[in-house]
Amino acid sequence: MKEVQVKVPGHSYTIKLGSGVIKELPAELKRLNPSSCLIATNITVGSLYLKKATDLCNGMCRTESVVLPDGEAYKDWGSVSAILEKLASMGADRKSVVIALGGGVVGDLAGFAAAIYMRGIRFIQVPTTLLAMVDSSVGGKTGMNMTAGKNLVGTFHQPEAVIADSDFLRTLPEREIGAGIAEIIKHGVLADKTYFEELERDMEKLRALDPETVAKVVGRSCEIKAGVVSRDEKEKGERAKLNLGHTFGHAIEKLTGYGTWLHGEAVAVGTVLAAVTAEKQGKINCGDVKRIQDLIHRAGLPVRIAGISASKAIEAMKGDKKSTKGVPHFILPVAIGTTVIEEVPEGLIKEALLEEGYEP
Ligand SMILES: NC(=O)c1ccc[n+]([C@@H]2O[C@H](COP(=O)([O-])OP(=O)(O)OC[C@H]3O[C@@H](n4cnc5c(N)ncnc54)[C@H](O)[C@@H]3O)[C@@H](O)[C@H]2O)c1
Ligand SMILES: O=C(O)C(=O)C[C@@H](O)[C@H](O)[C@H](O)COP(=O)(O)O
Ligand SMILES: [Zn+2]
Repeated sequence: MKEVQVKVPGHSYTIKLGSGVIKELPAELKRLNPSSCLIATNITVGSLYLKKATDLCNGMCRTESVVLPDGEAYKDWGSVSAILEKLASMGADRKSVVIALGGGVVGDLAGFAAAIYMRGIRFIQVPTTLLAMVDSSVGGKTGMNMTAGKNLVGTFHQPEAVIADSDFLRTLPEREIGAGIAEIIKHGVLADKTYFEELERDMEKLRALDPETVAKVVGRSCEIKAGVVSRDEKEKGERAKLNLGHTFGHAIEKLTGYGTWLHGEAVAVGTVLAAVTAEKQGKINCGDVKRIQDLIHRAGLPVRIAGISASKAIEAMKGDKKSTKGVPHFILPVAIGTTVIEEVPEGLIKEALLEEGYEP
């Protein structure tokens, strides 16, 4: 088992990673000594792993569950409300603990419900997708989508622990593995050239979920994310770099209907657009842009998608949380391993989109 520490002001927690680490759940509950716990999951993950998780928790405290519908389209108020109603009806109190058992959607929803129930109760992240293990379970961003945009409502609410058992990945569909790899490539591009080179070397092994490669990659991505979050929990500066690829990515998710393109796929396409935009500004050389595109392609991810209009995408990007007075901010790679956060004029974004083959 590997452990990575996340330290934010007034709170510190451990990410436990590796094969079989789900058996750590009772120990974490013993430490937290909850009055009761609620496992929030979805129908897909619940049918695979809810019994196992419930058995592990039941020995420690009264355990109930809430099973949500599956999909990005359900990352909405209806699901948050279902978790809150369940907490209230089971008599959960301020000493109760919510356990998020699932991918990023369940993690964001359960974390958000925990953040607002009785003005905040504790929660544990038990990520079951690659994306959730390397990214969404770490750092305390919780929330839900609105019709107006992705994650427009939410809180920063850090978990008490993250238990990332790689054995869950055995049942994960191939497309979802790719989605997780998109955020992993993002970590290499934004923070660590050597890591990016390792991904270039090991991409096929990662896609095949070679255990040693998975352990190394999940560990390194968690270290990178934990480092950024520990230095800038509330996204006052550096943390925005974790949004590489998301300005356009979130616009794609909104415009195509939540769930049509997976979050990671949209981020992959957004990362390519960010690199191309940086190239147009003379900030990055074309060789590095090609390496980013090639690695994304080798991960089985899209580098651009059809049916997106540049003007609609720009409108959507103006509503991004990083925009000020309607001017989108982009995370631009300036070399592999280094990024800057900048306002990008509308005209330049449009040019980059048109050059990439998007409709006007
Ligand atoms: N909070 C953050 O910091 C953060 C970071 C990145 C992404 N996100 C959010 O995370 C979400 C994407 O998360 P995701 O990619 O995990 O998607 P997801 O939660 O929708 O899970 C993907 C699919 O895999 C299924 N699944 C999950 N675990 C499984 C398993 N072990 N075996 C078989 N099927 C399994 C799910 O039911 C779902 O159908 C987006 O909403 C995104 O905005 C949040
Ligand atoms: O943790 C962060 O910070 C991130 O930006 C990680 C992203 O991968 C993630 O998709 C996050 O939910 C995006 O946050 P948002 O604030 O842009 O909605
Ligand atoms: Zn993301």
